[in-house]
Amino acid sequence: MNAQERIQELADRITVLRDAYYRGSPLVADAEYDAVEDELRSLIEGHPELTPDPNPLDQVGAPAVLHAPIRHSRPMLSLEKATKPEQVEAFFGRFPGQPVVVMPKLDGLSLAVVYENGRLARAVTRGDGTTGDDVTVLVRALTDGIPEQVDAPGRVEVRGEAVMLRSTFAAYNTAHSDKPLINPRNAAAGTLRAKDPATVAERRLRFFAFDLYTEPDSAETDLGSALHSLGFTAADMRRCADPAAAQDVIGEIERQRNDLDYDLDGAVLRLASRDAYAAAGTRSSSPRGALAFKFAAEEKTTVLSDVVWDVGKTGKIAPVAWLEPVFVGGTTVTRATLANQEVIRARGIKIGDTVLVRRAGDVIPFVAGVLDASKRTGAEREIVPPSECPSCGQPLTEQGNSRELFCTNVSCPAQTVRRLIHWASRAAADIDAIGGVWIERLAEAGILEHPSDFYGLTKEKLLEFDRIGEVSATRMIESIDASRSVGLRRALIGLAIPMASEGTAARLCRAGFGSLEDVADAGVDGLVAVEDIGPKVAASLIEHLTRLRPELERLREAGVSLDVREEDLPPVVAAGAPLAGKTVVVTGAISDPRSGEKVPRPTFQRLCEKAGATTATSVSASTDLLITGADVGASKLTKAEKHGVEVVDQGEIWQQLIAAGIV
Ligand SMILES: NC(=O)c1ccc[n+]([C@@H]2O[C@H](COP(=O)([O-])OP(=O)(O)OC[C@H]3O[C@@H](n4cnc5c(N)ncnc54)[C@H](O)[C@@H]3O)[C@@H](O)[C@H]2O)c1
Ligand SMILES: [Zn+2]
Repeated sequence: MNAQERIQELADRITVLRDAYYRGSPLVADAEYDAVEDELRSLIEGHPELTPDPNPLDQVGAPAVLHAPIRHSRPMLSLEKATKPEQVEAFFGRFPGQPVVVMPKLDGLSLAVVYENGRLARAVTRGDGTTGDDVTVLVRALTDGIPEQVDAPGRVEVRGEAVMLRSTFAAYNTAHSDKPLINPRNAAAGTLRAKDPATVAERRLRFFAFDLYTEPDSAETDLGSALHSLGFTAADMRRCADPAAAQDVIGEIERQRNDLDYDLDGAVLRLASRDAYAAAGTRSSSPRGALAFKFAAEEKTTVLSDVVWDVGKTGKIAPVAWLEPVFVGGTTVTRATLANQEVIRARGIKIGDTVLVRRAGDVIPFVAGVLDASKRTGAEREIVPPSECPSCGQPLTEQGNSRELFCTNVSCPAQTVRRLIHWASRAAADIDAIGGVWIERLAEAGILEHPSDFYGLTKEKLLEFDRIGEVSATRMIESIDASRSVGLRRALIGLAIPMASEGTAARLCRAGFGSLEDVADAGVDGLVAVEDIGPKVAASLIEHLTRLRPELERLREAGVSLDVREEDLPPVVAAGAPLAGKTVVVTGAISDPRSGEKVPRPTFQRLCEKAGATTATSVSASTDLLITGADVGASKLTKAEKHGVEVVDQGEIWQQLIAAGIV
């Protein structure tokens, strides 16, 4: 195929993909769509004479099916994209001396909100950039962050992104597991296409402003301050003097990406002054005064090649998707979770389908849904849940609304191995010298069945195995020995009792239980008396600890401590405690000023508690102090400012801790 044909093919493909996407049923993941645009862009660069007419790259959005079309006062454009630091440098180079702000690029849909003489007149979607859809009724009913009135004369147009918060998205999907939304962005767009707000009432959106036009011109030229004084929540904008500073902020936004309550797909650089931005003007489809730096994709499509049912440590049998390898969220993914049979049914997934895989941060990759079921060839296969345990062959039971499958056979081999691996894991006994593969082999050989069996292993026994040598046998035994001091909290985690979380174990220690046997003896009533432990968790604990009684005895006989450890007790508040009565939030990287060594955040929080503080994880009106370490994210600081929370550097707190003899 020659360049001209390829260009035409790509241009046609873009038109088709955009059309489907803006109708709410994308055919491919964004990253794949972007790749098509990139190929076309570089072909046209090499052969400007072959530029197609019309050129889809000069167009914005798609000529949407408009219900109530409204012409924009000025076009709503796309953004020029960048992925390399050189492009950021070039942007600064174009505007010498001009201050630039860097802000998150929110992944929702853009809206123009127009006020006339102080009153909200209408809200309009981007549409094809020239003409959008009037969505005022839906926006009024469903979107937070758009005031009904602003204190400004004449005509005020605020542009920004309407997003569905991740928390709203997750809550919606939990409540509607039969008809889940595929991702927050699609959900936001779909919400504003609804015919009647009442049908989508649980799908609340949130508006973040990033652009402003006023007639007559307002005196405030700084974009962030101007939006703020009108009563809008603006995207978090940070001023950067040079490309290096901008690159730092971009990096910081990317690192924070998974801690935020909204999806973002990049960072936007933009001239801070409204006048300078307006003076810079526009290209065919993007403003010159802004640049979008795109992050790696968190969603891609791939083929679901098989589904394997995996037996977990509590006997839960979960479907695992086997995927054709795909690079997403920074790594190559070959496996993803499909949760349970209800999720499979609700998302209508079959083996052989092209599926959308999502991997955000440390979250286990999951299959969000099928893209374009119309492309099926007929060779796809239904995903059939097993009727018996794939490991032990025993019949399964179904539990709960999502119809999770369980093998209840306590001597199921797969469960046994999973439980042993869990006992040896870092959060529990931390037997780090024996990996999962060896645990499986030792279990197969019949010498490991219960956690207590680890403590009967000897070097001689391990040396009988072909590939275990003197050095590794010694390390394994040492690692087992060290794990004898596991203690109440981590032993309870290691026993993998259904419904008992790591938090449950921590709470039991703080409530004054001295040993695992004490917990077992407390009865359901004794356990529900503990804060945040409900009757179901209590019943599960009692049931399983009663069953495990002989195992607890074996562990004790092997010299394993099941008693509470000092570090898990409620802290003893030192006399003259410097932080007495204060609620503190710790953020950023903490290090001991005396040694310069990094200190894990939980360890530092514990020190603060010993100094009399109560620790919390997020800043709110009830926070007294925000203690900052290195590399602090802007969002926590902004929040602290908003709530009038005092911000102190870790150095000051370390001094107080040292003075009070706490460290
Ligand atoms: N999957 C598909 O088939 C398909 C098809 C077409 C488009 N798409 C996706 O849709 C998007 C295309 O839209 P685009 O070309 O307008 O580019 P874009 O969405 O990447 O960039 C422009 C948009 O960024 C948004 N934005 C968010 N935060 C902003 C901020 N702080 N300042 C300014 N703008 C901000 C605005 O809504 C603006 O319209 C891409 O992500 C593309 O992958 C996907
Ligand atoms: Zn089984």
